[in-house]
Amino acid sequence: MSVIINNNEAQPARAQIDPRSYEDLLIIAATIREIAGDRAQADIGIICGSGLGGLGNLIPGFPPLHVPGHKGIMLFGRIAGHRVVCLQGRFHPYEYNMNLALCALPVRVIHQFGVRTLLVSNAAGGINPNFQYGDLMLIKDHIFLPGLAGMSPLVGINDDRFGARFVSVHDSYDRSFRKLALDVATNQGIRVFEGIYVMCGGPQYESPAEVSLFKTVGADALGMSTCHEVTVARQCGIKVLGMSLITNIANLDADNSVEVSHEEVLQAASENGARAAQFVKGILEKLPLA
Ligand SMILES: O=P(O)(O)O[C@@H]1C[C@H](O)[C@@H](CO)O1
Ligand SMILES: Nc1nc2[nH]cnc2c(=O)[nH]1
Repeated sequence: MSVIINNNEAQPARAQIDPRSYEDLLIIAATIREIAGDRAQADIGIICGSGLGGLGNLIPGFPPLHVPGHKGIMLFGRIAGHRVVCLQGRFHPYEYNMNLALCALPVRVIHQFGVRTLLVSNAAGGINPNFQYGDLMLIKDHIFLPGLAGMSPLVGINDDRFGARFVSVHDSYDRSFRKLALDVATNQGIRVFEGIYVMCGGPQYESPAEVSLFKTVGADALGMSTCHEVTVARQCGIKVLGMSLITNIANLDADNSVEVSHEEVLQAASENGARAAQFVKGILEKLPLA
């Protein structure tokens, strides 16, 4: 039996949560267990990017989602035999005064339920000239701009129960998962690339000069999420597969009038979300059971 926890109905007192407190983490996990009971267990976590909440529809027994960009729901269930928890929506740092520890807290919560593998997705603007609208990019590595600027979720006094003080992120996006995912893409005949994801602070989109800067340093896609979650996942010892859906092509030329909007991003995600979901399903079918 699957279970849904709707954060929009039972609002926790968010302002009172200290995301750096291990005790608060245990309280949050216990609160979810009160609702979900024994079903609050999972080996694999899935974080759905903007408009990609339909990934949660892979869990049998749920009505289909009709609202692209739908946020605030945690689903426990099974996909391809795996025990899965799916977060339909995420906290973006630009919504929470760049409190990255708070925004990454769901990763620590799902780790409490047993998650040791994370599939994280996002909507992103393509920089790589080979990318087309609707392409999927497996994240090979990232440039975590807020983290580099001192806004890492790991900043502050570390409670060792969260993991190491100094975390190595040399292999954040697991190589064997990427290889498996590329094989699935070949079998499904879909366009999937590997590339470098840049997390910007947002919420404004990037100027053409900023896009050019990131292109120069070898970035392939731009977004406003994911890196803080992956950093925390690595601190917990969770293995990660990351993917971006290219929802727009970032503009490099200020004389070229190309406007980006979140509506366009959601539209692109809804047009291409089913393929992304099939891809994720294919990956889960190939991943060995825990
Ligand atoms: O949650 P993701 O990273 O998919 O959301 C992207 C980045 C911004 O929050 C938003 C911009 O349209 O979409
Ligand atoms: N930062 C950023 N985030 C996005 N999310 C979807 N498209 C974009 C984009 O072009 N830039």
